[in-house]
Amino acid sequence: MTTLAFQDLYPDELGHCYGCGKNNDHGLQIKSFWEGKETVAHFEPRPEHTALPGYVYGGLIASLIDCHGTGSAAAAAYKANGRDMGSEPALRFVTANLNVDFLAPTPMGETLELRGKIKEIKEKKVIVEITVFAKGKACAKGSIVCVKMPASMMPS
Ligand SMILES: CCCCCCCCCCCCCCCC(=O)SCCNC(=O)CCNC(=O)[C@H](O)C(C)(C)COP(=O)(O)OP(=O)(O)OC[C@H]1O[C@@H](n2cnc3c(N)ncnc32)[C@H](O)[C@@H]1OP(=O)(O)O
Repeated sequence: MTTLAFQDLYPDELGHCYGCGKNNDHGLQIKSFWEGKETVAHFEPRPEHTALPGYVYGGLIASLIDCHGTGSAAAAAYKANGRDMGSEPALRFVTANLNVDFLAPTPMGETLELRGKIKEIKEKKVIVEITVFAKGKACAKGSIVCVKMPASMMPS
């Protein structure tokens, strides 16, 4: 049985996000999964994601943290409610706040691993902490405050 990524369960009309939209051919299409109590995603930066030669652009790292974070928040909210992800009514989260510490230069040519921990979960707000590893070394740490998506943001 294949396990679907959190983002594969987003409805088509919410699949256009640059970081995680399954329908965005030019996007990053990040895929997140549960691994025990943590969430995990992997991403291999492409040449256009370069900062200085040999090193990954920090904005890309922030984008990965952003979308792994909002996906983790939605998955955690479903889990806390004892529901299958994707079931109705939908639990959707957007980014309210994102903080990233760049701990060490992130080398190109490596698959990055993002590991998320759910730090706080409330009905309307989820806080996720994410560490980004390259070759087993922590290169960045992010904290993301995710808040339920306002109805006004839902595409009509
Ligand atoms: C399978 C099915 C799943 C479906 C899954 C669909 C996925 C669906 C998304 C797909 C796409 C992905 C998305 C990618 C991530 C973006 O890129 S999202 C785009 C960037 N984000 C935005 O555009 C959001 C713009 N901002 C807003 O709309 C509103 O300010 C917000 C964030 C919704 C907050 O609304 P608000 O009315 O101010 O919230 P409010 O009720 O006052 O606060 C709620 C809680 O959040 C806290 N809070 C609010 N703002 C902040 C802040 N800036 N800093 C810290 N804390 C804050 C409040 O303190 C409060 O905390 P508590 O008191 O409860 O502890």
